[in-house]
Amino acid sequence: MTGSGVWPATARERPDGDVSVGGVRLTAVAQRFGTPAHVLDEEDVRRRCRAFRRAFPDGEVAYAGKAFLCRAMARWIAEEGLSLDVCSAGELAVARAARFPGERMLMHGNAKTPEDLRAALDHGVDRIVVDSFHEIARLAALAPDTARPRLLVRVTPGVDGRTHAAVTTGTDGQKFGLSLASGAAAEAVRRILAQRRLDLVGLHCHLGSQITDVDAFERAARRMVAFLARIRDEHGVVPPRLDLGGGFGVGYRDGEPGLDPATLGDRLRGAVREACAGHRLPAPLLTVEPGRAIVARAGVTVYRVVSVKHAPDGRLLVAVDGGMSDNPRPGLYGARYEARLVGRRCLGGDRAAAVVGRHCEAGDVLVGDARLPADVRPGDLLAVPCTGAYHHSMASNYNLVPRPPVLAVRDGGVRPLVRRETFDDLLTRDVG
Ligand SMILES: Cc1ncc(COP(=O)(O)O)c(C=O)c1O
Ligand SMILES: N[C@@H](CCCC[NH3+])C(=O)O
Repeated sequence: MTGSGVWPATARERPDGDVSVGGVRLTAVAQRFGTPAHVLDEEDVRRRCRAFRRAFPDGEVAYAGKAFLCRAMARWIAEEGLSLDVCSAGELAVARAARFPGERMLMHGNAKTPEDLRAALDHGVDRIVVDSFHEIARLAALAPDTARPRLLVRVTPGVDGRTHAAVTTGTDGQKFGLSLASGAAAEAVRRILAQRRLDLVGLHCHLGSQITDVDAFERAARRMVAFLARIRDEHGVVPPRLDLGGGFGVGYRDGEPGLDPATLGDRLRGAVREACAGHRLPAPLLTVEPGRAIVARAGVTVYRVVSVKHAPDGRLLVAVDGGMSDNPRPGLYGARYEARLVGRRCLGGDRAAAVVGRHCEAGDVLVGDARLPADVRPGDLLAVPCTGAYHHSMASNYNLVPRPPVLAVRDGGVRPLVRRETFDDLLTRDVG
């Protein structure tokens, strides 16, 4: 397990079949906090922050809070010297509650509401990434007399990152960004430069999520630099910032490819440097926005087995006490995971098994092709690794199941970051 790509950095297998993370046994977590539970390895998060900072030594690394955000996470990010990308007034409220510095924040969103924009302006968010002509007009109207909002234009560069269609955002015809090919991005630049109340500080692009093809990021970088050169030629100004977004893929199962931050940093910085030299442009201040690559592998979800059935094809159907409400990714993207027994040794051989959830849908399958001990039984604990990103942040209350807690582990201690929801939580919002 140590050194395996999908478990947190501090995960260790114990001789008795238990697994510890951050020096804390998962059986002890389950006993004290119940199941399902999301366990987050603080050390793993911090190490990945540092790896990204080393990979972009003269650039900015902005953690994408949509992957997972709570006050503690915002504090870790701040302490590690990263910036923060928020995409709603809600994420901004959490960042503010953690006293995350406004000058290291940027706001995204294809449909930021006036409330989102006002919150960003009121709270000194350093940059807003503009995603439509309407937003430019709205910001010009909202801008205070005292400070010009600093804007990036989100450009759709026409580069396909070859990932799942639902998270592909670098090509024309999807909802994000302003197209380079159609001239919409150039028109957005013109409109912002024509507004004395607004300050164009750079360009942004984001190809999508869970991308493992570095060439695609390099192609996008070259197109963005060429666009900076066109802006210079047309307007005589060079916006100083270039934000190449996030989307850096991770392996969810042992042996699957993921992007190494050092290689990514070398190649992206090299592509930008060469393209700038070719266009005789000064090097821009580079930003990248990793979300998943920072927090995915820090997370492990612990479930308890509720029942076991035998399918006609010989597979075990192992039902657990969570499911698509704490992990919607298999249903949404066909995402595939590993699962393992924790807390006792496997006595006989293993069997093909599907780990299925508790929800009222046949498609609620967490791991369709697991291998589990032939004697797996109710009461056993299963752990699913690589669940730190887009799990708790995308969790729902389907079937009115309360959302699980997020528990930070470090140096042998465990600390709740987000408590488990209760039936009272569900009932207090039901005001009819
Ligand atoms: C603008 C923007 N930046 C960064 C991210 C983070 O993506 P990931 O978690 O794949 O790194 C996203 C989500 O895809 C995004 O929309
Ligand atoms: N929710 C997606 C990623 C979306 C990225 C947000 N822009 C996933 O789990 O893969």
